[in-house]
Amino acid sequence: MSTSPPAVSDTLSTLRPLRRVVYSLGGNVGDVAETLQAAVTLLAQTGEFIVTGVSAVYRTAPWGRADQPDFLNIALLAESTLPSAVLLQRGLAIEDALGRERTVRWGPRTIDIDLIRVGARMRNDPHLVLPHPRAHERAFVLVPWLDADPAAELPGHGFVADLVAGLDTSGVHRVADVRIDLP
Ligand SMILES: Nc1ncnc2c1ncn2[C@@H]1O[C@H](COP(=O)(O)OP(=O)(O)OP(=O)(O)O)[C@@H](O)[C@H]1O
Ligand SMILES: Nc1nc2c(c(=O)[nH]1)N=C(CO)CN2
Repeated sequence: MSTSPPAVSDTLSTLRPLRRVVYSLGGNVGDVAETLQAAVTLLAQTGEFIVTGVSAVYRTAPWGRADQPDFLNIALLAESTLPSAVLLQRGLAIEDALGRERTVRWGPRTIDIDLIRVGARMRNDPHLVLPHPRAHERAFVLVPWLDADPAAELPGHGFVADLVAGLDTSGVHRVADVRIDLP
């Protein structure tokens, strides 16, 4: 009779699933294309984090507070084993490194890095809500994401293509002459 080897529980317990991660990045102060490129480069230097795609750059009308310049927005796709809290912290740290000031809610900013989804993770903590609670109503998030992944799904809300079809996308325009490169 053969016996199977005992489970190596101390090894298995450290295994974490590889999950699909989506960030939305945007800004409307300073040289935004340069700042977006720097943010993508820094995100791509994160350990246990593999960037799998980046969208085209979109010029987008300001959402939530109209009296400010247009934004540039992109979506970044990755696969990662990192916990969602670490992924949030990484985005916040990169915002700080790139000179983000936290003053007016939905106001002008050099860079904003929102964590949109981490696999199918649902989370509702004071400092982290997943999926991002306003992503489903933001064309400036969904249109770039759809560009990078035509089959994208927002957990709890369905296909991004269907969400985009129900939104006003008239303020969202692809920028032909600006591109963000993956390092
Ligand atoms: N999914 C998430 N992605 C990013 N930040 C989040 C998320 N869920 C909760 N937060 C919290 O929101 C806080 C404020 O974020 P931020 O200043 O970027 O808000 P905002 O960009 O002005 O507004 P919005 O959250 O509507 O995009 C962060 O410090 C973070 O703790
Ligand atoms: N078009 C656009 N509007 C915004 C954006 C953004 O990135 N793009 N970010 C905001 C802060 O959450 C508020 N409004």
